[in-house]
Amino acid sequence: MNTPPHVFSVNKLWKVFGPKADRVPGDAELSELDGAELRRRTGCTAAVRDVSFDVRKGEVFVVMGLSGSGKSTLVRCLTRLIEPTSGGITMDGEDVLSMNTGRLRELRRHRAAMVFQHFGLLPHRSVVDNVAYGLEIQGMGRAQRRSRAAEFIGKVGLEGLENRRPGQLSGGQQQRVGLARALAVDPEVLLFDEPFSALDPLIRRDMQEEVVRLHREEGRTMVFITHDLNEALKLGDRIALMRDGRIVQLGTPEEIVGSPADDYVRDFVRDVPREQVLTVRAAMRPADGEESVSGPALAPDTTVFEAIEAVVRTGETARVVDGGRCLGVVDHACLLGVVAGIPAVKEAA
Ligand SMILES: Nc1ncnc2c1ncn2[C@@H]1O[C@H](COP(=O)(O)OP(=O)(O)OP(=O)(O)O)[C@@H](O)[C@H]1O
Repeated sequence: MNTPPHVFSVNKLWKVFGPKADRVPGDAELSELDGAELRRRTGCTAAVRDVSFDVRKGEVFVVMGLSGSGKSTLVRCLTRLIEPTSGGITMDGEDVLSMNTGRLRELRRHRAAMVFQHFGLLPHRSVVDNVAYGLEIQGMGRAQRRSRAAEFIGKVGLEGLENRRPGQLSGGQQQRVGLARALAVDPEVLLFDEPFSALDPLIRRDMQEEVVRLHREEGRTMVFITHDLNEALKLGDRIALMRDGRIVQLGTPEEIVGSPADDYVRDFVRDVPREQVLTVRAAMRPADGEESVSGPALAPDTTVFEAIEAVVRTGETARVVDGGRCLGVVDHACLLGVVAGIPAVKEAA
């Protein structure tokens, strides 16, 4: 399978706050200091340290980490809401750091729209005018932008509330307005900065499902910041896990939970129900003789949780089948091994 093209490419990016920040990235000694020592020696904070990654077209790319790990700074650097200290950023191959003010404005208005935690709605405007706001600043006429806004209000499930003011809406509804406003400008990428962290758990779950649905329907590229591991695992095609300004691991939810890069990541994912994240591809063992021709067939991306059901129901070893080929099998022992955190035998095809 070909890797889809990159929307953003980030190369050795640094953002240092503080006096004479520029000298930190290039200085072999200063750039190696930990946060506290760097602050003591220079008064500077390195919010993003030597970070490189690509965001692929059509994926949900999650930036996850604890408070202060550098998530917001990193994502704000993508559209230069924060100016990076050093490194490179391209969007669709175009150098973001050399864009002039006009080009940058266009980038933020048309190509990469941001959805903020605190919604950023205009309190004196109705829902429809809030949703149309991005189109207004693009210069679209009133009738056209209102009809387009109505379309997106429908898309996020707010029909009937068009004429309310934001103050007359619940937090979840306000967040939907923010989402509709970002979608209405039809950006290539949506950037979400912890958009749901102020919402109560049930509404939060609704909104997460909304994002999954919109992503499934539209295939739009999304960059999503969160400090919530479950949210990251639910939404992310790939997750960049940040710690002290660095990316400590970048991978699929399955890679992060199944093969943590270090003790920090292992500790981070310790309480994740592994059977709901890991797939039979990670659990299978090589088929033994007749096993490859009988028993229930499962696709390689079936979760272990689902496979347990199939194996218990039929009482048979299940086959992992892709395009008619048996890649391996999973039995009680393999599946329980995942739940218990014991690695599978790796020789399966
Ligand atoms: N304008 C600033 N001046 C100085 N330091 C800053 C500035 N903005 C952020 N920082 C520092 O940079 C580091 C990373 O901050 P950032 O807001 O990017 O983290 P975060 O992971 O998004 O945190 P949170 O989840 O709490 O929003 C923190 O140590 C923070 O104190």
